[in-house]
Amino acid sequence: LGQSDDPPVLQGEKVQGIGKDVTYLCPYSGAVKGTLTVTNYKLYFKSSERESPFILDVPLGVISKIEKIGGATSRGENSYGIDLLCKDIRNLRFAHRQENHSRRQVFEKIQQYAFPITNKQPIFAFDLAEDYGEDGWKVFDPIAEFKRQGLPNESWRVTRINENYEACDTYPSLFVVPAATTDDDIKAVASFRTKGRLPVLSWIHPQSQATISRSGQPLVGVVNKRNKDDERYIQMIMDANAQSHKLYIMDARPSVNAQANKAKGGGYEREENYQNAEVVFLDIHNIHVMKDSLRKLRDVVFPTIDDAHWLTNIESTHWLDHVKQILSGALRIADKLECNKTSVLVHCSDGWDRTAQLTCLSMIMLDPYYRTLQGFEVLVEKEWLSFGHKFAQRVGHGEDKHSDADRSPVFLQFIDCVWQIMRQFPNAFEFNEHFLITIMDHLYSCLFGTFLCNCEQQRQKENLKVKTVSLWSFVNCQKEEFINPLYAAYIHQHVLFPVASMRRIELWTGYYCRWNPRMRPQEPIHLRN
Ligand SMILES: CCCC(=O)OC[C@@H](COP(=O)(O)O[C@@H]1[C@H](O)[C@H](OP(=O)(O)O)[C@@H](O)[C@H](O)[C@H]1O)OC(=O)CCC
Repeated sequence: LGQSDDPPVLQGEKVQGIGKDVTYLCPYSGAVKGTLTVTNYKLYFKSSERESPFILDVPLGVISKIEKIGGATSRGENSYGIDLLCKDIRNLRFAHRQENHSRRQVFEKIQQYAFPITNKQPIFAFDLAEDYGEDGWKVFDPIAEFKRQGLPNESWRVTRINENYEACDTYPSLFVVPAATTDDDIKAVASFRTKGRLPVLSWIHPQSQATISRSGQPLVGVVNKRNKDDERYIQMIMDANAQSHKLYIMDARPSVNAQANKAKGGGYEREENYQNAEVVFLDIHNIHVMKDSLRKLRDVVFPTIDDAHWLTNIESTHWLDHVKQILSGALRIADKLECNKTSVLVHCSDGWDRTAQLTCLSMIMLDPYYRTLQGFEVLVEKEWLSFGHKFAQRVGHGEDKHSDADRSPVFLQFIDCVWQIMRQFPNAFEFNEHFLITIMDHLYSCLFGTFLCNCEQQRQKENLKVKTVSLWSFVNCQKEEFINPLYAAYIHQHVLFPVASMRRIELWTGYYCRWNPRMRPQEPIHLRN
């Protein structure tokens, strides 16, 4: 009695095509014969010959590129099939027997449902009809989060100027500005910042009232334009923190890039125009450098690992250098607030990639709330989603545009940095590594609405809170899966200062090498269940 090869399906998921007698070419355990089923959400392969079934269960959203292997002329065994390049650091290769033309049918179904946007169809998140008994869309309420931070107060106010996204269409509808500002000030300052992304508050220190603000670059340009409103506004941010008379402007970029951006109308604050402000460059490279670095890392870790050259190969990708650079930038920000009680403005070029990495990591170091499961969900919703990190563009949801230059693993890099801090403080976080990996899997899966679109305004237009399920519904209905058993809240209500030096930065093999069975410490044979 053959067990049914049908995959388990979710509400709203339907089988679209089945390829019998398909061979999965596993790089580790060799060729596996079985059945390949494609639904409108995933591909599901189940071996047919092994006593313990070998199963692959892959959301189609993770596929970045589909390549055909071999053609009518290829004769070799398993030389005719498809190769799936995935966003989660693996390739999946299937072979078909030429004679039964199931390749076309299966191939076309994978093509159709892996790239719904290209095929002018809805992303699966809009068809998912599962009810997890929790509403993850309720986790983040900006007013509640401001209130938790003690805002508004006499120095900071919540402005509604952006209620219809008129002041800045990639910002949230509500944000916090110095109480002394008028709405006209806000409009004037927005006009001097890239894409209207004026400096607004991310976090305020509960004791010192020192703050972290974030923005896009000033539109200085090659003629070194200045803007009195912007200069006064920065002064108001500084004055809002009564006890210090200095503001650090943390420009995430290498100074050469900040300089180069002047050629496109951007640039950075000239200190002679911003009294008491000091500009610091944090030397974090741009999205193109990071994309390249991860591609090199992937070639080193998948499918096989060259043990003899492991450390050299890892070093040559520079991935860990970038992780270190980001962590040390966040550390400098946390240090200014905690040790110098001084306010900081963080920006980069656009203020939605490196800036989000830096504000989040420094807030995780400074505020234990963001180290709780719910606090981390709020942090991602606020600093990444509501402030317009372009998830759809950086990930490329549902689009067959593998080599799009705007795709870049910026959010993965942030999650990697969180993992680095967790490694150094194993009982300071309420959540575990599985939570981080689950977030990454559903960044790509397109099962939930959480990471769709590029900014809050688009998400409102798409009515995601009504039409899709939030990832946090799925997480919060089974919290125990994501809780860190070593969490000791009581002893970690203070600031964390991780060591951001190369000797403490490690490759997150639990994520990058998770497909390679040889990277898993194996139970001795007799203990294996
Ligand atoms: C000669 C014309 C000058 C020119 O093209 O400026 C363009 C810059 C691109 O600016 P960069 O900062 O190098 O790169 C930008 C940042 O990565 C930004 O992210 P973030 O939010 O983290 O800022 C992305 O949103 C932009 O898409 C990307 O272009 O390119 C450089 O500065 C490269 C110089 C080595």
